[in-house]
Amino acid sequence: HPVSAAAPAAVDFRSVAGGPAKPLGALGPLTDLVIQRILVGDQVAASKFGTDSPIEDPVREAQVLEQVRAQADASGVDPDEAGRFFSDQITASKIVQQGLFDRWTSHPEEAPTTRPDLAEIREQLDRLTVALLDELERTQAVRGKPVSCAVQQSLANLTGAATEHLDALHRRALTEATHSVCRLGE
Ligand SMILES: O=C(O)C(=O)C[C@]1(C(=O)O)C=C[C@@H](O)C=C1
Repeated sequence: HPVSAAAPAAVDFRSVAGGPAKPLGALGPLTDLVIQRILVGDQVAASKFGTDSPIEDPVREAQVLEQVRAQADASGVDPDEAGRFFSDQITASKIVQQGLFDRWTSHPEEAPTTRPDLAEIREQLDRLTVALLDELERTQAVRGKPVSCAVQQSLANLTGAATEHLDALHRRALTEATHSVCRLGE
C-alpha cells in the first residue's frame, strides 16, 4: 500500500494538550516569563539595529534595577536576590541582541525591515518585571530546595525551549537567565 504523507517528526505538545504549550513544572510559569523577556530582546535589537543606539544602556539598566529593588520589597522578595536575578535577565537580553546584530550584519536579508519603538518595548519590559517578581515570590519554597529546584529548572528550560522553538542563541540566553534561580535566596 502507498506510504502515507509525511508523518510529523515529533509530537506537537499543543495538539495533545489542546492549548498553547507552556514550560512544565513548578518553575514553568517563571520560566515562561523569562522566555517572554528573552523574546522581547529580539524587538529591542530590531529597535536599535542600524541606529546610533548601543546595545548596552547603563542608565536604563540602573533604572530597571532600581525599579526591581523597590518592587521586590513590596512583593516580599529580598531586593539583593531580585537584583541578581534581573542582572541575569539583562545579560541574557544583551546576549540575544548581540547575537542578532551579528546575524543581521552578516546576513542583511534577515535583518528586520521595520523598526519598533524602544519606549513602547520598555513599557512591555516594565510589565514583565512586575510579573517576574510575583513569580519569584511564589516560587521561594521550591527555589530553596536545591535538588528538586535543579530538576524543575531543567524540566522547565527543556520544555520551554522546545515549545517556544528557541534556536541555539535563545537557548544560550535562557541558560544564562536561569542559572542562579536555584541558588537565589540561600
Ligand atoms: O532597554 C534597553 O535598551 C535594552 O536593551 C534592554 C535592557 C534590559 O534587559 O532591560 C538590556 C540592555 C540594556 O543595557 C538596558 C536594558
